[in-house]
Amino acid sequence: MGLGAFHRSHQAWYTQHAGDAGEWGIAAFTGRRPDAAKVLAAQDGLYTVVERADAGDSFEVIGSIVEAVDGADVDRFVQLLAAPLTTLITLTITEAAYRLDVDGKLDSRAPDVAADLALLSGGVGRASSKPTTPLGRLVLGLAARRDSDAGPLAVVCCDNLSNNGTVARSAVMGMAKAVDGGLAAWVDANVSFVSTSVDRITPRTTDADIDAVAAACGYRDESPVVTEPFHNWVLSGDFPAGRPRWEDAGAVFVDEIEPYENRKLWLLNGAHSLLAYAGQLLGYKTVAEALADDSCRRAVEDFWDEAAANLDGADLRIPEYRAALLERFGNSRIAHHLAQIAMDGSAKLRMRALPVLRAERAAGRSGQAAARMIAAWSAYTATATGLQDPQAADIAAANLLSGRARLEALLDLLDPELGADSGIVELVEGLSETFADAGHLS
Ligand SMILES: NC(=O)c1ccc[n+]([C@@H]2O[C@H](COP(=O)([O-])OP(=O)(O)OC[C@H]3O[C@@H](n4cnc5c(N)ncnc54)[C@H](O)[C@@H]3O)[C@@H](O)[C@H]2O)c1
Ligand SMILES: O=P(O)(O)OC[C@@H](O)[C@@H](O)[C@H](O)[C@H](O)CO
Repeated sequence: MGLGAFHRSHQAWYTQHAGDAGEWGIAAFTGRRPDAAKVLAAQDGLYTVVERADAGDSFEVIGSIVEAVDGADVDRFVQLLAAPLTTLITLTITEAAYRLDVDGKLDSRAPDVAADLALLSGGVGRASSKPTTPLGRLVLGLAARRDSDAGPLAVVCCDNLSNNGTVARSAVMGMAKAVDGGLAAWVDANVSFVSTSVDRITPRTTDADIDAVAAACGYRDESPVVTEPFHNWVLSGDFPAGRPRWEDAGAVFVDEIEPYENRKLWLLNGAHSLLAYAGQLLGYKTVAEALADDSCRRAVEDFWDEAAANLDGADLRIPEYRAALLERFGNSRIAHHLAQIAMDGSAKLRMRALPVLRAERAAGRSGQAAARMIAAWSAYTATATGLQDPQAADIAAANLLSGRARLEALLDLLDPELGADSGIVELVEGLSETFADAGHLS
């Protein structure tokens, strides 16, 4: 679920490179619009992965997607989930699509979740309309799998969420319980929720990328995907119905995933969010441009120092990881647009800034570098037009206030405990004023 750029540069790429690739095929469903499925289906699911290194591009046609389907075709999705040959389902549906509340639980008041809950609790499969949320569709599919006795399977969350397998499990169980207790018990006994740390910087494809593939390869691919050479996949959990041999392509299977997840979410994604807000306030458009600015680079390094002080539990090789990130971010041939990274900031900051801020303050330190990320976000929300965020309406309402009240309201949206902590509000306020006054980071 979530036939976007990342699924194609990562899980589909790993599947193509598995030693037993010939035994596997992916049916990939879009989330909200049919476009990506239509374009890919018209070229038999084939597309080009462009690996863009400093030294140049390399091109590879990927054939692991055998069916590209509009996510609104819920009947086909349910039919495939009920088939014993279906063994696992990956999720790349964005952080916001999980519809989590500030406590990380399924937000049953979100209008689309509430509508799906009402629909599904009326009797799974009986309603004429279909669920619209990915979780609603997944629950409908799992009910069909139970009814057809097709056996257990794995749900493999590949979104940038902390404890992503646990989060996916809790959201699916939250919906399944509301539908019927028997289904929740079946999911509990038969569905394995695998946690992952996923990494491969993959910006949105542009028209220029399509032209570049045509020029270099001599064919017109309407749906190539451009990505960096680096790729990483760490997984933890069971695959009761089997899986491709992804380890042949470098995937790593571990018992304890949290240290790897936190390293990636805090160091890579945290720095990305910091650059997205601070960089745009300073007029930059891409990650590489923002990182070349001394003040942004310093803010990133400061944040990394704070994050690193709270990372342990495995051989994480933080200095090497940081050095590699500087090189990856500095790859100016990958135009990774800050505006894309900035989207859905309220959901992302909860995983990228807040854990570091909380850990630093619990250790008796200020958490200034993490607070600077929040200050940059807060300043950005006041300047951005057409902000895309699951809490966009509440953010707009907060921005109608001024001074301390405005900041408290914004912090409240990230976590009510932040808004109520005068020490944190003051810290963030001081940093926000610096951006506003000088248009520059302190
Ligand atoms: N792009 C990357 O570099 C990268 C790297 C690591 C992890 N990821 C993870 O993968 C996710 C997707 O990234 P992408 O680059 O493929 O994005 P994308 O926009 O290309 O694709 C996102 C997919 O999710 C669907 N979707 C989006 N919002 C949805 C919603 N509210 N409900 C249902 N479906 C929805 C879209 O329709 C699309 O199919 C990211 O949000 C992140 O969690 C991305
Ligand atoms: O994809 P998102 O929207 O979760 O976050 C934006 C970037 O931080 C992210 O895509 C990274 O490039 C990626 O996580 C690298 O593996």
